[in-house]
Amino acid sequence: MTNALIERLESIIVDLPTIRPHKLAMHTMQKQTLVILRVRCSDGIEGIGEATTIGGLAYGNESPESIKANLDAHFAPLLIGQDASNINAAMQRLDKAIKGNTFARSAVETALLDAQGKRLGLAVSELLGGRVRDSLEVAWTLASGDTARDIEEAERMLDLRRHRIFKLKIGANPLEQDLKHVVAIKRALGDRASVRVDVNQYWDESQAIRGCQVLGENGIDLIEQPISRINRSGQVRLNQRSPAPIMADESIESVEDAFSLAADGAASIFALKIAKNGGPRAVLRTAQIAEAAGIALYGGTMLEGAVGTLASAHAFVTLNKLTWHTELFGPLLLTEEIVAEAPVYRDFQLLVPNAPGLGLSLDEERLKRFRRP
Ligand SMILES: O=C(O)C[C@H]1C=CC(=O)O1
Ligand SMILES: [Mn+2]
Repeated sequence: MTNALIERLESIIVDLPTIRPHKLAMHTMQKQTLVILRVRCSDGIEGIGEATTIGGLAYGNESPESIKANLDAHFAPLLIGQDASNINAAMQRLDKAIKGNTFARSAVETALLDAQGKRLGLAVSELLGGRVRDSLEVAWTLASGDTARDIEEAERMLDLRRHRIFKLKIGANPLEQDLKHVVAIKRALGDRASVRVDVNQYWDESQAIRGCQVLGENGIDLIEQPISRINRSGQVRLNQRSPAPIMADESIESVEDAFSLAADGAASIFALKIAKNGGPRAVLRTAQIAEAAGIALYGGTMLEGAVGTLASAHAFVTLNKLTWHTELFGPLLLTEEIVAEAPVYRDFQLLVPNAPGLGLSLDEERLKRFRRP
């Protein structure tokens, strides 16, 4: 058999409307911007990947525009002509020449896995060693910015049997106002839902001491990234002190970060994100570090569209335990899709396709309509 070679990479920026503004502490999303990567191979197979962040450079070190520029100028020349079937060799070649850039790296790893899956007739989850479940429970983020509206939205999600785990985005408002907002939502939903918060690093340690105490006493199940990723000793102290478990999100920008957080005892839960680790295989290395350290797992998102969401899902269905479930709802925040098969959500779960590769294909018409020229 002659090996399939990587022939061409095409990165495409796509702007998609959202169902409503999505308010995070650092940015209010009025739309979502995806970077879609197409990797053409000499056997005619195309792999698809996605690198998506939130709010330009408001969230992470890579923006859609920088991801595209770096894929085009630095990743593509290293990959063209390489064996498309040897994902280890291709990714190690990138490791040698490129530092960081985990979002762009994740798009490449995803596209190579998708292509290889299509080539071998196997789902990406099978290439990753085999799935142990076919679906994943999915949380929803309440982030309209208004307490009554958030409660209505949660009630609707419960009625539809779409979500029964809710993550509230806080941190931008004064502490007492945010605490009131969260406690009101938890009171309204009671035991019908798990309520969690994501502070996106917006508290200092003094605020976090009070915030974690009040939220823990009021039935909030999990507190995500309460303080800055830079304040490691503060994270360790909070992790020991908070009555509700602390989850690391922004603190993890690489597999190595995950190891050092685990070694320091800085969180009892890790948010797994393919974009922050460098792909579906890379995120499983972070999961293994967590498992070895007794740290619980949560399947996180950068609010990717269908491609990135299913790439994450294929990795997460291979895990032994996903104690805190997932937040793979990105496609549900978008009013438009660029894939032919929209991901299926049913009975609080995302169903993970078992078709070759990621299990989806691009809708060329829609891609044409929403891509930047
Ligand atoms: O977790 C984040 O910080 C980013 C993201 C994930 C869900 C959501 O609403 O925002
Ligand atoms: Mn987060």
